[in-house]
Amino acid sequence: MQTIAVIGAGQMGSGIAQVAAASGKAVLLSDVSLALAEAARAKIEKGLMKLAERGKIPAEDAIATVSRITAVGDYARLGEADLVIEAATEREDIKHKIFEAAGKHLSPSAIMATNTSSIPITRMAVSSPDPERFIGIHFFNPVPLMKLVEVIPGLATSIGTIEAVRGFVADIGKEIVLSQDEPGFIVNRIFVPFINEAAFVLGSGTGSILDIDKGVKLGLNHPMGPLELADFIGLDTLLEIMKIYLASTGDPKYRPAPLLQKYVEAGWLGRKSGRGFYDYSGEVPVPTR
Ligand SMILES: NC(=O)c1ccc[n+]([C@@H]2O[C@H](COP(=O)([O-])OP(=O)(O)OC[C@H]3O[C@@H](n4cnc5c(N)ncnc54)[C@H](O)[C@@H]3O)[C@@H](O)[C@H]2O)c1
Repeated sequence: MQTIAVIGAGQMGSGIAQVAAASGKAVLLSDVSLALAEAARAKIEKGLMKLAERGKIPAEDAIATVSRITAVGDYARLGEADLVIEAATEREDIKHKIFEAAGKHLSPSAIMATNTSSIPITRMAVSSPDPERFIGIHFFNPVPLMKLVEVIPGLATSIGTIEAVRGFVADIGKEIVLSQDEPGFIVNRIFVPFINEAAFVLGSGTGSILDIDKGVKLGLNHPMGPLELADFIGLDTLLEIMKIYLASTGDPKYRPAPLLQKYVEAGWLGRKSGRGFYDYSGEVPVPTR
């Protein structure tokens, strides 16, 4: 695969574009407008030049990487791509429209992929021109630093598509895990209920916020505690994900922790709102319980 198109140039799409270009792929980067795609390309360039200034990467590599990224304003050149990765806003209606519009330009041998975190791959494949050539490629944030990519075939995805995507992931220096098309795939399915359980442990008074985070960091060798991590992700996002698991499986083990619900009802959403399990208004985060 030599040419990759990335649709949606936010934090994930920009990261995917950067990593693909750094590995020598030509990248077509698009968003809702050419201006947004160009702004994303400029941001990637700024980030890479900063890394070069700090001596983390050679300046010529930074320049070469950026030169391989082309911002585009529509899907006219999409036929050049061997792989199209959709990384637009996590809304199913937006994604279906993208697959329908971009699908009209897809080359007959190209693969169409989505970076969705939570929408079933099989359900989105029906809007693509060929569900056999449709697949989930789930990157982790921040894309340039995180080694893992989850690959999720839908019901109709062909073996050839899976193998081609394996080749692409190896080319860009990432590691694969293969997941079936089930809610949360592998990593978030384990990780989000883990954080939810930490909120249950807090709600039952078993331990304080500081002791829960310290316990997991030192007892399980995690770099961050579950409650500080929850504040990074956003408590509203975590609550929504738990609700999706509960609704799609019907299994009560996925019920959201009452304390997580209460924090969200209070508008205490984590770092983005200034307060979650910790209060971020001072110099150092202070536990709220
Ligand atoms: N943030 C994460 O940690 C993470 C991790 C893995 C996967 N994802 C998934 O990646 C996708 C993107 O997430 P993000 O965090 O980069 O979001 P983001 O908000 O940073 O970026 C989304 C981008 O999509 C663009 N967009 C919206 N509608 C569009 C359209 N019709 N056509 C083209 N572009 C459009 C927006 O303008 C924006 O630039 C989502 O599906 C998300 O679930 C996110």
